[in-house]
Amino acid sequence: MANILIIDDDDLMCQSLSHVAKRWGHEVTCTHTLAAGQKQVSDHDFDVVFLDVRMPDGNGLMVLPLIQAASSAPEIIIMTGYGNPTGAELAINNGAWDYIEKGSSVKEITLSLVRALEYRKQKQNSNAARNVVMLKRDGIIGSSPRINACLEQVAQAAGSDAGILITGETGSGKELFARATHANSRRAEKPFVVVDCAALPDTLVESLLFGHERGAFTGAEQARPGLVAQADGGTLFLDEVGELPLTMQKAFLRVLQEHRFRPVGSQREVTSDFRLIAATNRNLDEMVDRGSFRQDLLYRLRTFAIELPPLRERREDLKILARGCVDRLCDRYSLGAKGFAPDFLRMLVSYPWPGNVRELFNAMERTVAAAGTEAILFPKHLPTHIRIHVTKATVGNGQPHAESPPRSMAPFPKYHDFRESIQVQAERQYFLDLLSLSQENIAEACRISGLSQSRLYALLKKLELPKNC
Ligand SMILES: Nc1ncnc2c1ncn2[C@@H]1O[C@H](COP(=O)(O)OP(=O)(O)OP(=O)(O)O)[C@@H](O)[C@H]1O
Repeated sequence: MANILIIDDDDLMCQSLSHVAKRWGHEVTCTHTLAAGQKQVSDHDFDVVFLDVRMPDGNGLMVLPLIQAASSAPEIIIMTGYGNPTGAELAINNGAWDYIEKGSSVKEITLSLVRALEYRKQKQNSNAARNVVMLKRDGIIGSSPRINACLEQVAQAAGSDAGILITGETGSGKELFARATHANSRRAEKPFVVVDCAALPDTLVESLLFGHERGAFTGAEQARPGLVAQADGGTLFLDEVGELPLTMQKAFLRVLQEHRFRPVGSQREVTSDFRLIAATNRNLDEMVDRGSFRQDLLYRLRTFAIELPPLRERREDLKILARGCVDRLCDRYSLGAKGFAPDFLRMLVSYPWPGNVRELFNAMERTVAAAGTEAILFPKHLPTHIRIHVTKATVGNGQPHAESPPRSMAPFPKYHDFRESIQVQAERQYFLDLLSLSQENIAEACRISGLSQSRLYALLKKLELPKNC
């Protein structure tokens, strides 16, 4: 039995597809908007998704990479009443399993579904597991289902030259995953060139990227190759791609399509055979809606999408990440090995880590320094702001501990319930602090937290915090 999701605003279509799939013994869920479909995919595992193209809240092809990036990485069958060859090509290029028109017979639809499920089974049994095992991890630590799904995507992406867009909050490992993709690709021996789009000075952006001829502008005393040329044969990593100015976005689109460009002040064009990986912590779809990012460029960048989960959504990796970092530091400073007290680990798990792995590593550096030669790490060794944050969250909005029943009288909670309640408390405290720090200015809160506005609103709603609390 497989789990099938149908994303289609046409109720009749949903019913008839459901009927076909249920006859084969599959579980079926239907949603009538792209937003609801995306939510289903992020909350539940699906084997196959039937995706309509023209939906009330947008074009289904735009969310295809996001659905593929879900941890269950479902096979996607595009359904449309308006078949056209370009749409079909785009869908297949983006990894859709099949593209079928709505008028197709039940037999055709069933055949596509059966084949997609057979392919998925084979893939799960062989490739995926083998690829992840064989992958050079290049320093990536973690074995949670979410990280394993991302590693599987790295393994798949490394075998092709398709453009990749890696999204995730600050410090979640976007550059690390980009380097791992390069290291596992046929380009591994060639350069990995990083372009930090947020740090490109407006006046020099073109010459830095495309190079310049001698005398092209004041101060250009020698001809210089740009970063795009330096990436020839290797990988060009566009970090913070959402910061690329609109004029450069247009120029870049052409370079991506043709792999040719003209250095500043030059008469002739130069070619560069690079593979592009881009990363951002911004919501590029929202930027497209606002007109600050080109939709055609986004299509190109997102042939393959990898969405890295924030650390607080994969807390099972915390111990191994902290362990790896502490061992490395003890080794570097010739300190003896250090153990973790149970309270220490509990505190790590209770903190929301808005700066993700980077913040965790910085905190471990300060912790090891504070512990010196002591053999066991206790909460007192952690940075003060982390201890204050967790302690405040644990006592719950300033309520004194005395209100809770004595420990021996309270029923001991199930581990899952305990973990969830601590997580919700910690998250609530994080957002209360965030709103107070940003003086309830949502744009500022988004900037500090690295969250998009829609995600921030969704989280405030989930935690039952008013937007103007
Ligand atoms: N899964 C992981 N295993 C080991 N180290 C990790 C992992 N994820 C992140 N790191 C480490 O955390 C730090 C930040 O990672 P990285 O620079 O890749 O994040 P980023 O998402 O690109 O951040 P930013 O958006 O701020 O540029 C680095 O030191 C990196 O090595």
